[in-house]
Amino acid sequence: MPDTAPDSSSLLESEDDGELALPYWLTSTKEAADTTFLTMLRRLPRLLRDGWLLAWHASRRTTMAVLILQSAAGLASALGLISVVGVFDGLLQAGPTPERVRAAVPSLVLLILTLAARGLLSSAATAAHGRLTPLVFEAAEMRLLDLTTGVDLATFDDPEWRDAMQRARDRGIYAAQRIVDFGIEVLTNLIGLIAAGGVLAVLHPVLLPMLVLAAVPTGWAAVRAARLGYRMRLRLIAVWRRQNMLAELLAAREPAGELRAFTVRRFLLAEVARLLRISTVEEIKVVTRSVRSNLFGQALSGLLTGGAYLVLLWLLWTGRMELAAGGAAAYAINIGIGKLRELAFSVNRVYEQGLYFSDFQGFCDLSRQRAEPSPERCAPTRFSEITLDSVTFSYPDATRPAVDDVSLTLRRGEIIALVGENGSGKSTLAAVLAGLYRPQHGTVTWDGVDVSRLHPDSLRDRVAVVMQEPTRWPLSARLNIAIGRHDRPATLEQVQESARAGDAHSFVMELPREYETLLSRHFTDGADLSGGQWQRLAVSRAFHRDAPLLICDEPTANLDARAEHDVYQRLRSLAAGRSVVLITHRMASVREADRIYVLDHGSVIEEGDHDSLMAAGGLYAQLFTLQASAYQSA
Ligand SMILES: Nc1ncnc2c1ncn2[C@@H]1O[C@H](COP(=O)(O)OP(=O)(O)OP(=O)(O)O)[C@@H](O)[C@H]1O
Repeated sequence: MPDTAPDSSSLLESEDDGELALPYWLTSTKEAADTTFLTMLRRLPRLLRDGWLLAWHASRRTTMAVLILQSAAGLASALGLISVVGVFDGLLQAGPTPERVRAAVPSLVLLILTLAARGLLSSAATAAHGRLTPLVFEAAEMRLLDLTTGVDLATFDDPEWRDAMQRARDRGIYAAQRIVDFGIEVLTNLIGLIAAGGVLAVLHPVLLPMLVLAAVPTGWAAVRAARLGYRMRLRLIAVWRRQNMLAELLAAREPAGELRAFTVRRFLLAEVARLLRISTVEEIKVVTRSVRSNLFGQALSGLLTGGAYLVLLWLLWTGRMELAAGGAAAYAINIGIGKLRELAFSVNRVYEQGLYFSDFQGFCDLSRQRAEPSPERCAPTRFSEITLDSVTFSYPDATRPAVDDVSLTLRRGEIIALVGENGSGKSTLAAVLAGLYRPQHGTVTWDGVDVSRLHPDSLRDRVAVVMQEPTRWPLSARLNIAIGRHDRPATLEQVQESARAGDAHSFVMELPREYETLLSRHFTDGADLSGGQWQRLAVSRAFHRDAPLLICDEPTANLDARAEHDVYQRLRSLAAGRSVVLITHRMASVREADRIYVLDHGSVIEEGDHDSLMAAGGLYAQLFTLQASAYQSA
């Protein structure tokens, strides 16, 4: 049957209402987009300062070089302008022509020298600027990644923070880099403008306000265009995210099979096309409005520039200004208007990038607030007992706790099992035990010490986790295991030993380059593994970590029966002297656990060993009997 192309509206468009409306958490950003021209001017010094601080942090030497060279180049142009005035002055004074030319020569020589100096300084400044730009990008990217990985795990479940991260990543880093670039432009144009303005003010004070007036409409139009663009991006961010996610899924290897099996290709293509259309229509609308305001601004600026020249003519006509000064003033007006316009554009660019840069800064501030506390004290190398006392943990925005008032104890060398139906809170409880989530109520103690008083890294150093969906690192098979203890160099023999423990050795040896095979199809020579093989690799990684607490969150979900049996045999031998927390839906695997905790809606509803729980005839006995009878009847 061919792919059918049903109207995607049937399933997906129900979410459309208000697709372009701003979500509530974007209101602060909306405020930024609503700022007026004056507010923008007020914000400018802070934006420039923060941009320069980032550059300073990236490289002091290069920042200093850019600042000094740009200022010197700007001063050279200012000197050039003043020397042009001198040339006019000389040429237009009364007297015979040779006299006048002679009078103009010193200023002409100065003009040539300043032009040469400006050329040299500008080239040097461009070179320094070229060095600074990638350095700022590097510093901004590293700052973002450092803060992103430094927040506590629960923050990743907070949609507000995730969206802030997306905005910071999407344009914030780029904006951080650009704000420095445009800051340099502002500096250069400002120096040029001060020179032109200074000359004009000396020639006749009335010319200066005329000059400023002429540039205002262009500046206004540029700011308006920036605001329109920013607000559009703000409105479209949710649409873009959905479109990107779908586009990535359509182009990725993993869902390619399911995409075809369910013949959803055309259905999803229609949804991507619908989202693209929304953003295209919006973008065209905004471009039209921006062009209209630009046209208006340019026309008005043109009129006001004409007005400035008329004032100049009037000054000459009424004898309020000498002819020589008039020539110089006309030249200075021309230069000044150009500089003012460029300044308006560069200020506007700073403002425009400033809007995105504030996303970057906002995310950095937010992440600093959410950074994990890091007390000095280290966790004990080998603990005797971990205790959870009335622990409650809720995910951000969740209406009910995922772990609700749970108390349990885990001693060294014990295997405890967490069982329960989907969503009962097993993985969350295991993550609390591993110190990955900090409970809102109750305490987790290691040998009587509250974990909130221990350095989180030292705690995690004592824990090895096999996640439900282990990370498929795009590294070699060897590194995929050795990364479990990346801080301790491991020989190939040691890695192989861990691989044998996790039952991964035999299939790794069958890979094209054995342990050196890159495990990612995205690279040439890369290989991919099956779900079960990845899981065995994850078990090997956990064995390699060699930690006193091993948490296995459904380590055998993708394993075949023989591999599962082998892994549990090894787990038991490994448990000697270590503690194991086992989460599984395969009831047969938990029979031999020292204690079994049965969870329901985040609470422990039963606890004990297999025999006592079976005798109690509760949920555990029901689940166990159900599975056992399924096997018997199979
Ligand atoms: N990252 C998250 N953000 C918000 N809620 C979450 C998150 N992870 C889990 N939950 C919710 O917390 C509850 C407990 O989930 P948890 O994954 O701990 O259950 P589980 O018993 O391990 O489930 P399963 O057997 O399906 O793996 C569920 O209601 C789930 O929807």
